[in-house]
Amino acid sequence: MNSNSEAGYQRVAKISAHLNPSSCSMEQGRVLGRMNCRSKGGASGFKVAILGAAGGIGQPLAMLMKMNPLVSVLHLYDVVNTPGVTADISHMDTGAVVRGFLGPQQLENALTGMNLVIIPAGVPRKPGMTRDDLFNINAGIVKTLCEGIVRCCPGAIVNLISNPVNSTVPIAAEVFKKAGTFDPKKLLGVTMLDVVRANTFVAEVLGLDPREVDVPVVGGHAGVTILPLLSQVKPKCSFTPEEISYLTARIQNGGTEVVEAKAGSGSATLSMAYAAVKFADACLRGLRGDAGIVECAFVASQVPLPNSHPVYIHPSATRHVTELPFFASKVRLGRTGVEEIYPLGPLNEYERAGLEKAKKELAASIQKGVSFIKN
Ligand SMILES: NC(=O)C1=CN([C@@H]2O[C@H](COP(=O)(O)OP(=O)(O)OC[C@H]3O[C@@H](n4cnc5c(N)ncnc54)[C@H](O)[C@@H]3O)[C@@H](O)[C@H]2O)C=CC1
Ligand SMILES: O=C([O-])CC(=O)C(=O)O
Repeated sequence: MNSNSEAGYQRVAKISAHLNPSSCSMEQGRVLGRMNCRSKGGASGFKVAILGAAGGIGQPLAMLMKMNPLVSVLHLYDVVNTPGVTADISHMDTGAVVRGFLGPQQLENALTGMNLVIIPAGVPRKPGMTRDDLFNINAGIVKTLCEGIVRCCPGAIVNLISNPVNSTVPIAAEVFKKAGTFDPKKLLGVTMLDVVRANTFVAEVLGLDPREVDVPVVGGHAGVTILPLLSQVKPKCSFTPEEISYLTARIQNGGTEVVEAKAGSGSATLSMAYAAVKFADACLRGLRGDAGIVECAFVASQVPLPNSHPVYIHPSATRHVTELPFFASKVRLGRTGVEEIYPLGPLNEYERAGLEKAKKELAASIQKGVSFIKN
């Protein structure tokens, strides 16, 4: 970036913080319009929208994305409270220009031109509920937001956080298919929190720094569909049968552990925002063209793909991955999104039994999402 564009960019960022596009005068609107034009060319980086930005996950996620140097423009959309959250976040002296959007009439402006859309919109669990109990409310929210994506940024990468992920991702896919814009490389259910938890809990047992630990977690994002592959932990290690059942249960019930501790005030928000940013950053580094970006995500695992290049599936992956239309596994992220789906690798007997249970529940959750749009 040259110094002129840097100066222009700082002016834009400064004045943007004072102007709310939804409530400014015509003159202010003209100034803001001019600034928005300049800001597009002012900073190099990606344009990211967060839908549900005023929520428990949305707010810390917005803060952390404002700190991400790969982000040049950050759009914060919600049906409540975005003016306040936007004013607050926009005072942070980092590069991204922040703009707030409130209510359905501003959804299209929030989405237009975005490279990455992160969706943590929807209701969270209370103690005693399953993630599937959120379906009735969150399915409709995800459908509406995805219809906006179809109209305004059909080529964007979508990171879907709203639960139940095992059903909301198929819902999003059906909305995109119906509109003829579905690109399976670009739709990713966020299961990163399962990996983050698995790394933490395994590190505790092994007495290691969690940053040194890498646990693949495959399947889906609810109960038994969360399948940690403890036989493939890096660094290479072994566990007793007791450790395996303790770790598997704790990783599968990590969400419930937080829901119960919060005792009715919601589910994981801070660790989720951390995980979402870790995942979004990986997607952006992939878009930038960085090599070797591999993370776990819940993605469409079948070819062929009309109007797009097929996802490359390693031959030995097909046996495990493509039996279900969606599955969480390790994927390589690149300029076009998911560029490779990795095989599950060798599973031990315990993991094979877990996989069978996971597949049964996953098949029903996926079908429920598909039927919501088709019927
Ligand atoms: N994938 C994962 O690993 C995780 C997923 N979640 C899920 O994330 C979702 C959000 O959780 P929280 O942030 O704790 O909930 P929250 O209730 O604190 O925030 C949700 C936000 O979504 C907004 N919202 C509702 N309808 C909307 C619409 N039509 N358009 C835009 N925004 C809308 C609300 O106004 C609210 O600000 C829940 O479904 C939760 O289950 C939570 C933790 C982990
Ligand atoms: O448990 C929940 O409802 C929220 C969630 O998905 C998680 O924390 O993994």
